[in-house]
Amino acid sequence: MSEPIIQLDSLSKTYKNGRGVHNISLEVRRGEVYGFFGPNGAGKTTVMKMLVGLSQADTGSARLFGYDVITHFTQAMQKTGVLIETAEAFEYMSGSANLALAARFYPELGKGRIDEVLELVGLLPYKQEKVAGYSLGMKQRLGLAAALLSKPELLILDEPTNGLDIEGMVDMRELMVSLAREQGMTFFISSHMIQEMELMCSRIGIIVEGRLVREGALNELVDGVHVASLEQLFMASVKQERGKAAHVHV
Ligand SMILES: Nc1ncnc2c1ncn2[C@@H]1O[C@H](COP(=O)(O)OP(=O)(O)OP(=O)(O)O)[C@@H](O)[C@H]1O
Repeated sequence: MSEPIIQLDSLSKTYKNGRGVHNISLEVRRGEVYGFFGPNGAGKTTVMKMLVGLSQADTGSARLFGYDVITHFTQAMQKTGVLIETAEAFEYMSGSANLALAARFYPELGKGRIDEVLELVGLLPYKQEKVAGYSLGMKQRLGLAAALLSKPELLILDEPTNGLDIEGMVDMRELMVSLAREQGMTFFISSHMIQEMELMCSRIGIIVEGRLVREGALNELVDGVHVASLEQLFMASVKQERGKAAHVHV
């Protein structure tokens, strides 16, 4: 079996308002496309921020490539590309100039790398245009291009197809699957779109109300509980977890 790239061990965080995530443990191995799936407000972004050291857990740990993201941040993030929430870019600069700015952090990259990533995400024809004129989908692609710049081995993407039209979604999905297959890249992708996850991911974790309620290979998850689809499994998991939460509150 290939080595673990992401290891979350009993990760918990509670915000002041009492919401947050509880006891999240999971592993993602090299070359997997892992779908982190849950409804709005379930806790996906909270987990992803802890995963990349943007926020600190109350208890538990997050390791990337075997390194703790808090105590060994540089090593953990060295081969990791990240796109969390909508990509930020300087609107008054072109797509290409934005990437040139980001590329300053990676002096080892060759001159052609910017065009290479722009080509990968389908933005090469628009590289001289100002980002202010880009659509939301184009900005999302530019964010992915920036995340790919350093030739990462792991990509952590929060809702990467957000704001894309159908064609954009298919393109983005195919790009991610091909990067995983051909370059052995590992992906951790959050989404609340079930069809997306089914088409793209080899393993899935379902998070509801801050708890990881199901986890495993896509086919095992569905077969194991005798449901016809991931959608059915998801709805059953949400009902079950919300039922439990209601029980606790009364
Ligand atoms: N900084 C914060 N302070 C207080 N509560 C927060 C904070 N950030 C998130 N929350 C709450 O924690 C819960 C999880 O939020 P999170 O953004 O992680 O969910 P999500 O699954 O990413 O949702 P979405 O799909 O809508 O982006 C929600 O109830 C949210 O309101």
